[in-house]
Amino acid sequence: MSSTLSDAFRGKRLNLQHKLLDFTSLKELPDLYTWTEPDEYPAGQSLASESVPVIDLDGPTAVNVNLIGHACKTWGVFQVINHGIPTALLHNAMCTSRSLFTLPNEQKLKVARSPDAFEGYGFARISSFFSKLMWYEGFTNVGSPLDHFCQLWPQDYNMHCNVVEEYKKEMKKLAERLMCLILRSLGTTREDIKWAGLNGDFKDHPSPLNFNYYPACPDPDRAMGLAAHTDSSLFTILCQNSVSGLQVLREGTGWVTVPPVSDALVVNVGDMLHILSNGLYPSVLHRAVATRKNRLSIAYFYGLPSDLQISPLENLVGPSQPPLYRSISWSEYLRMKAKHFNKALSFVRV
Ligand SMILES: O=C(O)CCC(=O)C(=O)O
Ligand SMILES: [Fe+2]
Repeated sequence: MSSTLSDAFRGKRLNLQHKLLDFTSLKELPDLYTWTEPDEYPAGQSLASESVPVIDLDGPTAVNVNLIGHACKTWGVFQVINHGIPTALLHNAMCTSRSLFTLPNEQKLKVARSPDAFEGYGFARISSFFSKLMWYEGFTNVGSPLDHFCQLWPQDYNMHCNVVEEYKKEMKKLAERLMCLILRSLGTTREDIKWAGLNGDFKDHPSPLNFNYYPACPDPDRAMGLAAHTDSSLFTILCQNSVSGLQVLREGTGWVTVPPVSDALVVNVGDMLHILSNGLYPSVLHRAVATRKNRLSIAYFYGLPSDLQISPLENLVGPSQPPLYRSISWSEYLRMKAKHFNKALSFVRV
């Protein structure tokens, strides 16, 4: 599958030299990292009553179906607590991530993402759409991390592989549980969408993992961690450390911070759920601002079997509500995203 994802991104070359900054030695921002354009959207004054919903997955299912449906419709993002993923595993995954990004540059560059590849270490994958660079380092994994990890940690690769494999296994279980709740909130049953592979019958159900690192920045107001984008997944499950930086765009308010909540995971709606829900659950524009402290996050993109055609759910369309999006496979959509970035959804609109 990683080759299919790479194929989807082929042609969108990062037209940049692969010259990574040693962020730790910098006292001020180099010009290439200075974002001076005024932001298109205001910074929102987030009122207490206006904060991103936190949903307790131990709560009654019927209540959670409503809460999740409402959060997807109105926010495009929510946080979950009591999600069943052991705290120790979240901690270990963060330790692996920290260990990766604090390796010497020459070590990390052994697994540098080549210009047209999907996996590996380097700039933000969305960098090619911007003239400035982000205060960011990332590592993307699809499939087994073994090859890359052997190069990164010739001695300790086994331990880190086990952590990442276990993390992906647990994330998949949580994603399937959330998917069932989301589908119920849309009035659809598991039976209606056998294709979703919720019973594990699809082997090709790729869900890439992004390790994100935002090094402490000397001038965060003029830098950008990760520029505004929507995710191409059905939804994304994000684990963030205790440093705040993630913001979502809320209509009528502006950028609202998604504060780190101890042991909580952030879930945000991606473009494929947007299509599946016929626009009822819009994919949310989000970004990560730069900060004075080191910030880490791990994003699990819950994907779809790459060649499976999906279209708005049958129960959501009818004579009074025609389908707003044509049928499309994830791999085709990823190719469109690689070309049109945040405008890709408008090219799928009928
Ligand atoms: O680091 C974050 O908070 C956001 C990361 C993100 O949006 C992504 O990996 O797609
Ligand atoms: Fe994202």
